[in-house]
Amino acid sequence: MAPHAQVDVASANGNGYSNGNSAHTATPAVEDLFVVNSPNVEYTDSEIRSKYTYRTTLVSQGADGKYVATPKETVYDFKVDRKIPKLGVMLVGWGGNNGTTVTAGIIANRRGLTWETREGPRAANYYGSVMMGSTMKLGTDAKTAKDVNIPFRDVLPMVHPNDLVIGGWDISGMNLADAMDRAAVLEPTLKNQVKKEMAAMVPLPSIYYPDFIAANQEDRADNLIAGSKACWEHVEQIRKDIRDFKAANNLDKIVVQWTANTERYADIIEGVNDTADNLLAAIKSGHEEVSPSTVFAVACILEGAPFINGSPQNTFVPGAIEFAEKHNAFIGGDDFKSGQTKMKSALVDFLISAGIKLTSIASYNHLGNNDGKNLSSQAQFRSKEISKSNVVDDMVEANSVLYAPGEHPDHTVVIKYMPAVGDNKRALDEYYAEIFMGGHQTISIFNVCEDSLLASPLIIDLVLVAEMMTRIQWKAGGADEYKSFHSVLSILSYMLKAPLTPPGTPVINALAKQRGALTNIFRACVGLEPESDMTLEHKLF
Ligand SMILES: NC(=O)c1ccc[n+]([C@@H]2O[C@H](COP(=O)([O-])OP(=O)(O)OC[C@H]3O[C@@H](n4cnc5c(N)ncnc54)[C@H](O)[C@@H]3O)[C@@H](O)[C@H]2O)c1
Ligand SMILES: O=P([O-])([O-])O[C@@H]1[C@@H](O)[C@H](O)[C@@H](O)[C@H](O)[C@@H]1O
Repeated sequence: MAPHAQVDVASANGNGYSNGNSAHTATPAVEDLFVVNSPNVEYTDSEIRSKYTYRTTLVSQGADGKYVATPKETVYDFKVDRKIPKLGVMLVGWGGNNGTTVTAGIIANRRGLTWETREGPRAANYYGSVMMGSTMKLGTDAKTAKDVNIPFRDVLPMVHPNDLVIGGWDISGMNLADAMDRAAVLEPTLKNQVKKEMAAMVPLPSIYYPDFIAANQEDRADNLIAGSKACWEHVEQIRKDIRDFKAANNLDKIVVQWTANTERYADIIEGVNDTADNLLAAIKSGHEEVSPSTVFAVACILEGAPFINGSPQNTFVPGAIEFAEKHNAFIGGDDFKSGQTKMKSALVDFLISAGIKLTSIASYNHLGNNDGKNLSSQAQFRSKEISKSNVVDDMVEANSVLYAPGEHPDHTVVIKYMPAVGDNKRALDEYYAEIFMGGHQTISIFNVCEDSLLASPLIIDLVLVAEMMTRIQWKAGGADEYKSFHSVLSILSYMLKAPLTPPGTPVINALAKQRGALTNIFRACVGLEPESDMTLEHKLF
């Protein structure tokens, strides 16, 4: 892989600007690694165009109750813009544990840093990122029939995280070097190497509506835009911040992510946030039920910057989703799926699809970071409890052999704030299941999830995939015009606990299905069939 341009992570004078002293080298074009040899795929200098036959099975039920399964084929035309943009990412909550950690991590990778630890030297990496740390099967070797696997990020022309220009907002005005110390996530031997760059980064002032986050966060709030409830001036200020950051860094695009504190849920109120028009009116009238994260969402939609919610609150009230649809703007969420829940979504899928009747899940965790401090407040915990609890629903409902309609395992989620453990969250889980002939299986797991080191690669993946989706268009049925995917980017669900999906569409939490969707949509964009594990070539000979 060709080395990447050293694009300085934004060194800020309060506005996240980079010193812009590096040229931007595009990632090697995708055909440098592979080219698809098919009459259905065309490469031009600017685009990859593919014709893809999507095969599904439609099921109907006859009067006799018997299912009738009818194969269905839909031919799609996909178009991928191959120009890799100079991409900025603006984090809301930039001065937090995740914000400082992901920023330091990108600097360390860009500079190829190594640092000493008690266990010996460590080198910068992107472990935990699906795009940067995992592979997908391209196909099988024509001669040996062995699988050929390629880095996930090479299937489409994606931005490289080393090239990201980072900025953002925080209600705390602490520079990122001091905030990195406050976060207590990274080794001093690493921090010392990035401290100078990060000391020059100061988050932009942000909006702060005290009622939406825990009162114990008030002592951080010293970097504020005036006003303690929603107003249109806040929308316009955030829009200006985005435009200024884009211009100052000569960016082609920006993606915005919420990695600020978990907010309480906003009440869904008819006439306030139930429609796009009502939401805009509510902001203009200063309605107290409009949260800071929803104000950021509206500003990003108006600026055409994809907005992703890494926290569990219901940022995307119905009015916000409708507003995004009206503007063909991308939104995604909710709540990074970093440790305990990611493991749960895989383990539950394994147990239930193995025909084992899971009857009880007890998920306890304690952590000592500021996120945990905020979550020690009931209203904010409730937001997280919802996102951590719903993750098994689809898998349970899909198995009518084990579960009667409406039947589901007992499931409890507990989060306790224990300052001593800092960011090194402890997740203790017990899975209890019925097995053959009245037996039981008990799985007990103790899982130390270093929260920010697990969440930071997800922040990167969410940025890379959201940006990639802005360069993919489709048409079908002989339509003349190409169009973008639906505004709600459900393709991001692998990275999120409570996947936001287009209204009326199903929520999939099974981790393998989520990864399969991401993999196979990207494969379809270069005319490749979905990954199949049938390996008939190894069975039929
Ligand atoms: N593994 C993980 O770390 C993980 C996983 C899933 C979700 N999350 C969510 O990600 C978010 C960030 O996690 P963290 O550990 O970095 O938390 P953190 O408390 O360290 O950082 C949050 C930052 O947001 C800032 N902030 C609060 N309100 C703001 C506003 N209105 N505008 C701008 N900044 C604001 C705070 O000052 C703080 O610096 C939390 O909501 C958390 O629940 C984290
Ligand atoms: O992603 P995950 O490890 O299941 O969930 C985590 C919770 O267990 C933790 O209490 C919270 O602080 C993090 O924000 C994150 O949401």
